[in-house]
Amino acid sequence: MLKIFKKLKKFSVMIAGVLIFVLLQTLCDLNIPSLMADIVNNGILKNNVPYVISAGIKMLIFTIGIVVFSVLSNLLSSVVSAKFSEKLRNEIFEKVENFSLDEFNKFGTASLITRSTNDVTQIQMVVLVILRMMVMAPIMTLGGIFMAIKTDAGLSWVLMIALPAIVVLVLIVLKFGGKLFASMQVKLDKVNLVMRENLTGIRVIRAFDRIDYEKARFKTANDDLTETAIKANKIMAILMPGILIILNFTTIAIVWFGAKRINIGEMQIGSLMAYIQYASLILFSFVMMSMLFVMVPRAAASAKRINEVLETETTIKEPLDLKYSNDELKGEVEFRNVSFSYSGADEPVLKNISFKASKGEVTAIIGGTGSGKSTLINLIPRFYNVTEGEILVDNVNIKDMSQHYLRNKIGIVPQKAVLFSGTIRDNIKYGKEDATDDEISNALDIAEATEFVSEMESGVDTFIAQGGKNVSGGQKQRLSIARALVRKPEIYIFDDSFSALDSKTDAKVRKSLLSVTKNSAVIIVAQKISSIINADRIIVLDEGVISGIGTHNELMKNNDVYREMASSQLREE
Ligand SMILES: Nc1ncnc2c1ncn2[C@@H]1O[C@H](COP(=O)(O)OP(=O)(O)OP(=O)(O)O)[C@@H](O)[C@H]1O
Repeated sequence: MLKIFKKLKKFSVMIAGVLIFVLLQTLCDLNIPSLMADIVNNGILKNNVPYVISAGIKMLIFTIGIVVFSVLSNLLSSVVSAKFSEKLRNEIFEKVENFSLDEFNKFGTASLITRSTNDVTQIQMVVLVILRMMVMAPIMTLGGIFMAIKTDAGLSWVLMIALPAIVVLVLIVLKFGGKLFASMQVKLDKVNLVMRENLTGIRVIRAFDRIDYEKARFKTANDDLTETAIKANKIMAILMPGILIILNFTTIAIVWFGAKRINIGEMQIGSLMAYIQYASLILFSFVMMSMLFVMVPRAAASAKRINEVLETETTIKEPLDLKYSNDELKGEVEFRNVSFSYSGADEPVLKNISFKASKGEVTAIIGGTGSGKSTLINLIPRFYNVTEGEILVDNVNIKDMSQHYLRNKIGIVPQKAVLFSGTIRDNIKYGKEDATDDEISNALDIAEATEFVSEMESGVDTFIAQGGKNVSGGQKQRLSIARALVRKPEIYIFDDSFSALDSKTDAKVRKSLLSVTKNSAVIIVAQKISSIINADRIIVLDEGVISGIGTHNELMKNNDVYREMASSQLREE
């Protein structure tokens, strides 16, 4: 948690302001009981009205001080804690943006969301409480003890019994409650995970009539969190009544023994009243501290989880010595003896892959499911680092290029079309921020999307719902093709991107694509041989190994895997 708190340095001026205001408020607080004792002892008991009025005015000034300083300290501490949590959220977001897919897989989406929301809130709350209590509680305790002894040293033994009793109570609560509060964060992660899966998979859940099963799964996770929260709060529930009992017994003892001292003339009535107030101040500052002790373990767990994200070294690093490609060579991808394993996996998914995809050529990658096609093309934009070998784009190793420079060269159409909430225009502009209307309509034309877009209510300004829910699968795919086209990249990557199109549209899109991709390298992942039959080069992947490279005719002659695929697919068709 200290590591996280170091980030508070930026707010040191405001923090100093909070501490000063809290200090002033506490000093005002500590003066009220002695002023009251003074009014009773020297004003009321002696029938001295002018004294009551002058001491009363002093008391009023201190009270106004309490109000003003507490408003200022609360305001400033709220600003500091809110700004601090904003800073943390920003840092997490920036870090996560730079994560490679490996790091995403390591944390999981649900956990990353909990970490950047709820965990940050825990830290925000603890910072707020610490800022207010850090100065107030110790000064109130020490100042209270000092003033109480000053008021009447003879009753100090009552406090000497009450204080250790409170400390023991707080320690017991901490011992049993601390761990429970910390474990609540992990359980909250689980609830978020189930909730997220349910929200994204709601159609499948309904189609397979798994609502009851999912309800039970959510109930288990939710009950687990609730039970822990109840257990933790049950323990917390002992704290308040426990402290009140100790406080009440302390008051009884002060009144009982104080009365005796008043009887023998060793104490005055006003002092007894002040003593009771000081005892309350001291005990309540202990309550404040104990609240803090309960919050700290949970916040410490959150801080650890946030630090895990912030301290994760991303495996995709920017090179120190950036290299750029030669202008004449734009549009070439070369794999040299590339092997790749997912982190934690025993077996490599790709083994010793070598091929070249050149400008103006279509390179198709074909193979059975799970043969490593998507993995292979995910390596080109450097979503993952290769385990062995190297990938060259325009004759430069992609590890030596900046990610921005590399990815600007690539227009990728993923297997699962992803659209963002916003208009169709916004979504196409994702490919090129400053795309003109002409460029957008041209891209839509080539992707065979113009017709359905113009039939929509507001054309290119039609709003796409979150996740592209208000367009069909084929429409989504065409929009995501248009988004890649508008970039006019050097390298096009189509990962099974025509699967949701009917064969007529598929053929039309492919034909129009030829006109715009002639100065680029085109890499197409496909399942169907019929769709890549005319490719300049077909790479046959078989369990992560290249089993053959050639044109359709060449492979039909000399590659068994390809021939087998072709004969079964073409027979079916
Ligand atoms: N993130 C991941 N972590 C670990 N293993 C993975 C991951 N993604 C894919 N794999 C494994 O890598 C292998 C190749 O997967 P890949 O998605 O590249 O195949 P594919 O040929 O594109 O399949 P499909 O045609 O079904 O999309 C599979 O065995 C898969 O289980």
